Amino acid sequence: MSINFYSKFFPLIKKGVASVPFQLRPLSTRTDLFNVENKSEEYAIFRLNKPPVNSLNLEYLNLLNNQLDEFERNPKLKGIILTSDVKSTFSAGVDILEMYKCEPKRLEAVWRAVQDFWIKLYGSKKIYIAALNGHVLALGCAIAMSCDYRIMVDNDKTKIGITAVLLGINAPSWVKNTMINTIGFRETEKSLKFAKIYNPHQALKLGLIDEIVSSDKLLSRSEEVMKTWCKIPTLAREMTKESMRSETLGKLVNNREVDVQEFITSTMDPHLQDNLGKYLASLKKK
Ligand SMILES: CCCCCCCCC/C=C/C(=O)SCCNC(=O)CCNC(=O)[C@H](O)C(C)(C)COP(=O)(O)OP(=O)(O)OC[C@H]1O[C@@H](n2cnc3c(N)ncnc32)[C@H](O)[C@@H]1OP(=O)(O)O
Repeated sequence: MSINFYSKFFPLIKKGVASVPFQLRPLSTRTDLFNVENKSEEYAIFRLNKPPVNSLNLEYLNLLNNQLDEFERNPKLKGIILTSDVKSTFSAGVDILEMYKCEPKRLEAVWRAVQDFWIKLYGSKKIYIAALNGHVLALGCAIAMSCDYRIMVDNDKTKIGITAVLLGINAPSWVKNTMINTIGFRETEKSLKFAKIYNPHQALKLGLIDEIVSSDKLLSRSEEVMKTWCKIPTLAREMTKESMRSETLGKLVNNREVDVQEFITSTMDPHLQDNLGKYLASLKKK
């Protein structure tokens, strides 16, 4: 079995990006959109910081993808705690403004960056712990589910889930598969079909998250878990992760173009655009 899990897929990621037939907007030079704190040689805390809700637009996805690459280039680094500095939100998913009244080429680049992000995160051999300080919605939920472990704040107002179907979106198969691998087929079917949103205690019961802690203990508990897992023999842990995830990962890696086309076609649909417009207006009205 190949132990070079990440690099096995990396050339494909590069190929995908390089094949975008137009110039992406230049990367943002802002460095305050996230923060990386190296707690030791073995693990780091990676904090998203794009108020108000850490929504993921193309430039931000590109920045985050670069940072995931940076982590992979560090052989001593065993794990990353992924969290957010934005009060009460981990991530609200893709920036809806990227999907509404969008230009197809930009939309294509956004979706390729989303695919890259998921492939890099889900396919990483490193330990990722999601420290969920606030709302975890749509792609934000897919990101959390792609980590190895999820710890969430004990706050009944905090929401986690995917409500794509309310907007007329059929969640992509890799999102479905990630959820199936987390909570099982039947619960995934109910969750996606009926646009279920859970509070932390409901999510814990379902297995969508692994632990609930008070907000003041979120990081200390995440570090405690990380330190325990850093002691597990690295090679065996990595090989186990690879063997558990490679089949799901391969389904997107070998099917990226179809996934891109499906996303573009469904997002450009006039009915979906209409829904997105109403949804955006309802968010702004609050
Ligand atoms: C459904 C498809 C699944 C698709 C699932 C399939 C997965 C793969 C494809 C992924 C697609 C996506 O992720 S699509 C993204 C779907 N995301 C969502 O539906 C989440 C929508 N957001 C929320 O529910 C809420 O904002 C929430 C996160 C709980 C925070 O609530 P709060 O009351 O704290 O804050 P709000 O007042 O609502 O929001 C603050 C501002 O942020 C803006 N804002 C909020 N979310 C935003 C977003 N995703 N993109 C852009 N802008 C957003 C609001 O318009 C406000 O703008 P101003 O009024 O101007 O300040």
